Amino acid sequence: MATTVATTTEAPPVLRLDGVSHTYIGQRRRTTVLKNIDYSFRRGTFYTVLGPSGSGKTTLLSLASGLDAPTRGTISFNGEDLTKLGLGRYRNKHAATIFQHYNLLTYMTALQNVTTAMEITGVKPGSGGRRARALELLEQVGLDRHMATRNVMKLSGGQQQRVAITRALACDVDILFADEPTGNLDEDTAQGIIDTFRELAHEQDKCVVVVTHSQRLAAQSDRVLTLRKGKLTE
Ligand SMILES: Nc1ncnc2c1ncn2[C@@H]1O[C@H](COP(=O)(O)OP(=O)(O)OP(=O)(O)O)[C@@H](O)[C@H]1O
Repeated sequence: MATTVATTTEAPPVLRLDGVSHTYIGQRRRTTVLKNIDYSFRRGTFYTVLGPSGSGKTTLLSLASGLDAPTRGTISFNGEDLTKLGLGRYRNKHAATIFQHYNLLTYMTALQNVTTAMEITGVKPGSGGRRARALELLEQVGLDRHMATRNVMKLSGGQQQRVAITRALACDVDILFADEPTGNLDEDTAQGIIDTFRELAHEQDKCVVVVTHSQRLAAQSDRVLTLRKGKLTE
């Protein structure tokens, strides 16, 4: 009887790092934080990046999210070098980053934060309009119309975090980056955020990359990467 060998063909990477090194050049010394990193990130996958304090996790996130360019090596999105695609275009259309302090516009409501991001990044209004779409997305992360129309400063830390996630989702990006997204949140709220990341990866086929110190968060991701001494290992 013939034996059938199952073969899985992995999708091409959505984001690829090739020989990426990064050195900070100060007045008195140079600090090489990342050393010749090669790695492929794929859609439908939730990644966490662990590593000791100062190991370069935030640096890696800034490069992968297009906030800065590596001093050596190439980062490509769907096979195209980010510097050719344009870092601004990449950040606007394809990648969103949730920072530790959310970077919300504090004088606006949750809803306005989301619709403003949609306008800035050129999201088409669609049949129901941007406002309706934003309300729908806020509802999906557990923020009802009442919360959506409150000033963001009147929301709790976890609720603000959800606004920041919604803002990233509203722009329908391919890759979502987050820097320590569950720090300072209570366990239930943190779990809600982790569940949202898992759904985004598994149900919406996004690539989610989260930098964290939390073992609990890492244990629920699909792939745990560790950054140590400039090297990224799995
Ligand atoms: N703009 C900069 N100029 C010079 N050195 C920098 C700069 N940003 C970071 N560094 C240095 O690079 C190293 C890595 O910093 P990074 O913030 O990427 O680490 P991290 O792993 O995110 O740390 P933590 O877990 O504490 O947030 C540190 O030694 C830091 O001092």
